[in-house]
Amino acid sequence: MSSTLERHAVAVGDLLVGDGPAVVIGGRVSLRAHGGRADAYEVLRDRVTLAEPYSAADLPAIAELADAVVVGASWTRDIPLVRAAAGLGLPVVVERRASASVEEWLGLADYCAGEGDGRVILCEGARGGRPDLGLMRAAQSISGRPVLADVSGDIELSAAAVAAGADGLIIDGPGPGSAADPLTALRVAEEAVTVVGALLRPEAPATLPECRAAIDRVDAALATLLERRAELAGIVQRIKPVGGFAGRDMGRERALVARMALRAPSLGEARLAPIMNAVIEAGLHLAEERASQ
Ligand SMILES: C=C(O[C@@H]1C=C(C(=O)O)C=C[C@H]1O)C(=O)O
Repeated sequence: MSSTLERHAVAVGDLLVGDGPAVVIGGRVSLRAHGGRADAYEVLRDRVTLAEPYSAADLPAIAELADAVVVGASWTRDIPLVRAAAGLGLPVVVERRASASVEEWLGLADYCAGEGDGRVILCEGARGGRPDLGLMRAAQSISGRPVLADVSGDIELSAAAVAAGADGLIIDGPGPGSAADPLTALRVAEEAVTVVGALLRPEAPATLPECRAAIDRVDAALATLLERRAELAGIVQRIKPVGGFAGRDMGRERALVARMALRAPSLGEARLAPIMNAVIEAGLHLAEERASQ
């Protein structure tokens, strides 16, 4: 079994899976949907990110036109096809068979790594099922391999999946439990990667573009929180006997800055105070503006 300490990030086309932000992959193409009756070159035609073969006959087209090959949940026991797919020279995405244990899943991943060049990604929740996020997390920490959560079956699990450490989300079109159309689903997944990722995903960007992209995600999360804070502060102004600037409570403001400084020790109270003053005043201005309308 792979090392518990080493993290193996894997590049899939332009996406780096397992390092940096979680990625969103908009669908995997399955040649199984055509039951071996379609020409794989015809089906793939345009380059695709993930492709799942129906048989070994599909593999040359996948090698040419896909960024990664999928060892699908429904045929993980078809060892000749698994071996051929793993040996293609592409990164291999190993889905968990519905009832497979973590050990069985990781065993198959190690087998694929050995048959190929070691670039293996795990995928949980495939085929419209609901991902078991605890299992996904265990597999990730035991193996050090990147993990994808297929949230097609319930797009609302996107945020939970990112929070549980998913290195990427797969959206495979609307699933049985999901009312979301593909574009909405993509937006929900991107939102989870941005906002939840900014709060909970550890990152150590090294280049200017990576740092700026990471800052953009933090700013997106900040803006979301600022908007929510302004709404709450607005409710307070309507509830208090005297609202707006006239009802300002400086003791409460100092106390909240002190509490925040415990979470932001590098900034500290002195730097946080003017920031929060601006935030609070923006909220009060908004509340007064709304009250006057
Ligand atoms: C929201 C309130 O009203 C004002 C705005 C505050 C804020 O935005 O946090 C804090 C204290 C008050 O000056 C409040 O009294 O809690």
